[in-house]
Amino acid sequence: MDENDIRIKKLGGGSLLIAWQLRDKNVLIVGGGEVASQRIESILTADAHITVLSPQKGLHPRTQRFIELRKDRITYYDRPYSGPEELDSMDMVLTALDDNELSRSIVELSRERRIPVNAADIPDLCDFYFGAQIRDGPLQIMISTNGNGPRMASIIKTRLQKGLSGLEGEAIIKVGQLRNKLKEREPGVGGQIGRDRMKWMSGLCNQWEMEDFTLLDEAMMEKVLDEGWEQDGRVPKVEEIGIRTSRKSTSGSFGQPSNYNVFKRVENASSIAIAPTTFAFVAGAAVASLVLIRFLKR
Ligand SMILES: C[C@@]1(CC(=O)O)c2cc3[nH]c(cc4nc(cc5[nH]c(cc(n2)[C@H]1CCC(=O)O)[C@@](C)(CC(=O)O)[C@@H]5CCC(=O)O)C(CC(=O)O)=C4CCC(=O)O)c(CCC(=O)O)c3CC(=O)O
Ligand SMILES: NC(=O)C1=CN([C@@H]2O[C@H](COP(=O)(O)OP(=O)(O)OC[C@H]3O[C@@H](n4cnc5c(N)ncnc54)[C@H](O)[C@@H]3O)[C@@H](O)[C@H]2O)C=CC1
Repeated sequence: MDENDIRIKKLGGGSLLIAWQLRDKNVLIVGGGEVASQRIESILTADAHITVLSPQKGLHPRTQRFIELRKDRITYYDRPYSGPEELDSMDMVLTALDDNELSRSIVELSRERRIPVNAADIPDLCDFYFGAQIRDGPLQIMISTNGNGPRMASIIKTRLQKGLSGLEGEAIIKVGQLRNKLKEREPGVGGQIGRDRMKWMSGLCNQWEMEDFTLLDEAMMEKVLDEGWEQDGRVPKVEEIGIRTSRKSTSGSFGQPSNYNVFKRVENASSIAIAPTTFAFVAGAAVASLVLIRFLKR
């Protein structure tokens, strides 16, 4: 048994980290306090429709503000939760209540209906947890301690934020546009064409700096494809594209020979090593996790 076999044998004890697509789905939030206001913000970010149930007097000012400003997405009822019919047509249920018994009963009813549910006050009964979030455009980083220490998640978030340049979101947007252009030029799903596109995109992402991507405009993107993809999949240098970066060093693509060819370079590389990098960009989002019990990084 090698090291990887041992790792596989030990897999478990964490939770699934996914970027859940909630666009236009219906989410019920029972409660309107501070925690509910945080839930509303997270769910609005995901473009879902939200129903909030809470007597007016229990609304946190932030919840109040969300309800006023986002009538397009939030339906608010100034009344207590009335019973199981509130769950009809819901795709997700969240409770943020100061009433543990009610929270528990809503969880049970949701589970009977197979609706994913989170109760802010009963971790053991949650189908999923919220986490601390770092967002920059399509970049989404969630820090989860898997229920062990929410405040620790918040502290680690602050540390990670300091390690980011602030260019990542813009760079990922540009990479997404370039990938779309590549797919327009070279359509087709899967097979050799898919593998070639992935190799080329991975090579480009590996060799260019974040800043280089942020400086790409439409014409430059076409040039990257002309001078790179169309030339046996080489990775063009940033100077060839006319990008003027602020960096002085000869790092990144400056260090590569001009005929550097990604297809050749990765021919012998393990596809397992390439796929995760690629998929992070396929999604247009990066989700990093810190499950403190067992993993520091996946
Ligand atoms: C299980 C989970 C369920 C869920 O809500 O999904 C849950 C449960 C509970 N939290 C409680 C307390 C606190 N929660 C926070 C803060 C956050 N809590 C968040 C998530 C989660 N909280 C899920 C697990 C996530 C994980 O483990 O990683 C964050 C990350 C995201 C978010 O809420 O959106 C957000 C930080 C966001 C940010 O800063 O970016 C703070 C600190 C603060 O407010 O600054 C405190 C006080 C200090 C402390 O306890 O650490 C209590 C009451 C405990 C008690 O009564 O003693 C319970 C219930 C219990 O544990 O029984
Ligand atoms: N997951 C997390 O991040 C955290 C979770 N918590 C837990 O989350 C829960 C909520 O916390 P807060 O928002 O600070 O509490 P809060 O007391 O500010 O809010 C409670 C809300 O529930 C509403 N409510 C009460 N009975 C209701 C009913 N029958 N129907 C509809 N709405 C009803 C109230 O109007 C109020 O809006 C608490 O149980 C707390 O233990 C607390 C801190 C962090």
